[in-house]
Amino acid sequence: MSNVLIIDDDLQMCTMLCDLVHHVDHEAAYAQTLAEGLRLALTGGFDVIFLDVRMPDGNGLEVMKDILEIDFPPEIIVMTGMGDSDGAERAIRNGAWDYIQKPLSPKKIIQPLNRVLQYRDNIRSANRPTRNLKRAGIVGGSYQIQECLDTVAKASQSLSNVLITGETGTGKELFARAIHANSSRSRHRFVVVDCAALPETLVESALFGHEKGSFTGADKATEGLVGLANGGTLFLDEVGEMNLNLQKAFLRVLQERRYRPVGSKKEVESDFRLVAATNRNLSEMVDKGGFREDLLYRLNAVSLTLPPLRERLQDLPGLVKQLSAKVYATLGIKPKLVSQDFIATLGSYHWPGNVRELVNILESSISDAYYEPELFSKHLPERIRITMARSAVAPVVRDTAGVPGSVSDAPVFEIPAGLAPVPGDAIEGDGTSASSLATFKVYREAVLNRAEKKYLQELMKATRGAIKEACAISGLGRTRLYTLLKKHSVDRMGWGVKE
Ligand SMILES: Nc1ncnc2c1ncn2[C@@H]1O[C@H](COP(=O)(O)OP(=O)(O)OP(=O)(O)O)[C@@H](O)[C@H]1O
Repeated sequence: MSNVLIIDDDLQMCTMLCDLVHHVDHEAAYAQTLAEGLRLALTGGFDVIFLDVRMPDGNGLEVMKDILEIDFPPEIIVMTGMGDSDGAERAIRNGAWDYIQKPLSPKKIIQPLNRVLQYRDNIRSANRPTRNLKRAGIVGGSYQIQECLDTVAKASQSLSNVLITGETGTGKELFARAIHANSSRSRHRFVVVDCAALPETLVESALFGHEKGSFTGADKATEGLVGLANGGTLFLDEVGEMNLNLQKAFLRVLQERRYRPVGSKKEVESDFRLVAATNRNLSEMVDKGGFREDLLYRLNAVSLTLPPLRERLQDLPGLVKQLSAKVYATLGIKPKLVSQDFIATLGSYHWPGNVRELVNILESSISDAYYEPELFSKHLPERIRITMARSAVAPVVRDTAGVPGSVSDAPVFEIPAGLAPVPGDAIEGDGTSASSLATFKVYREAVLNRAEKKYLQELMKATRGAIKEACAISGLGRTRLYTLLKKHSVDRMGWGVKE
């Protein structure tokens, strides 16, 4: 899906073009002044701009230079008046992709639009670092996961240390394995060090190995995890749990790639690539003296932040499909159908345990439906069904910090009860006279409009106008969000904070 911006002072023209663009499954936004059009264009994210030359606040061609200066700029299709051959020539000279003459017809718009989008797709796929990436079991087509995969692709090509952060169960180990699998070290070992589980007394020996007889019970020499990772990747899981002594020892190993096994006189070398992961905020730990700043600096050459599942619910159906296939294979049973209400219920949950929790829930639901052909929400664990039942009667609000944790944080999958039309609404009627009822279509549209507006107001309030955060929370594309804000006259800047 691509994003199209229309800059034209004629409202009818704008809505006609928006409809056409939506009709061919792309997103569209419009601006009726040059100033507003330029502002939107400079926020980035547009693939194509239809630009009218004659605007109330200036000549469209004058803003082209500014637009074409942004990173990976959109292509501009200039709309000129009938017979304005000078304007057409200037448009091309100024770097326009094409020009079209008014009056416009759907064909005049769709043809160049398709061509320009095809051209941009070609450029994108030629540059996309992920085009040959092994996903190593990572499921998800959301833009958040795509961005993470881009980082995996770049990190795999380099030798830099990588720090992966994210809530528990977001797939930190899975992504670390993907970096290894796509790197030139993939034929060597991927060695996991769980820093939270290292036995305190034997930490050094576990990591660096020991010589025979170096302590009671050391009846033979061992290599240690750092040595085992030679040529491969060392994955330091839960790195925030390392105590300060170990942090100091590790910093030295990282700097020199050399260490001394316990009881040995000689230092040995290990050529490993380091990937570390944590669900803790290491910068905060540095401030409080719990983590070494110099170590954090070393670990964090490339950083990869994994999104929580609640922020990419569009990945749920794919995750359910792939993760349950594994469960069917393990149990040796036939795959089951998945009902809409099963997915909708999962979508209304806030997922504190992320994908790991989803795996557990699927295992439990599939066992519960063992002899039945289809998964319904009644097969879900009770706590999930209770959350769903509560959210059906409580209005959906997010607290201003956007912190999840209660029923009221559930993402909107259905129109919550609090947003339904109130008694006395013209469209609702008094419930006694059939003739006072609106048509279903009118009723539905009114309810949806109100729900959309309420949602956008809450969203802008919770994010204090930060569009990037609002997109992440709502799952809406930037253009779609702008279009909706405009449609419902919800003022993002009313909250006074810019991106
Ligand atoms: N995007 C994904 N696609 C498929 N499976 C996933 C994805 N993310 C996580 N998983 C699965 O979820 C489970 C937890 O993943 P993983 O152990 O990598 O998470 P983690 O972030 O390292 O968790 P923790 O912080 O608790 O150690 C695993 O079974 C993993 O395969």
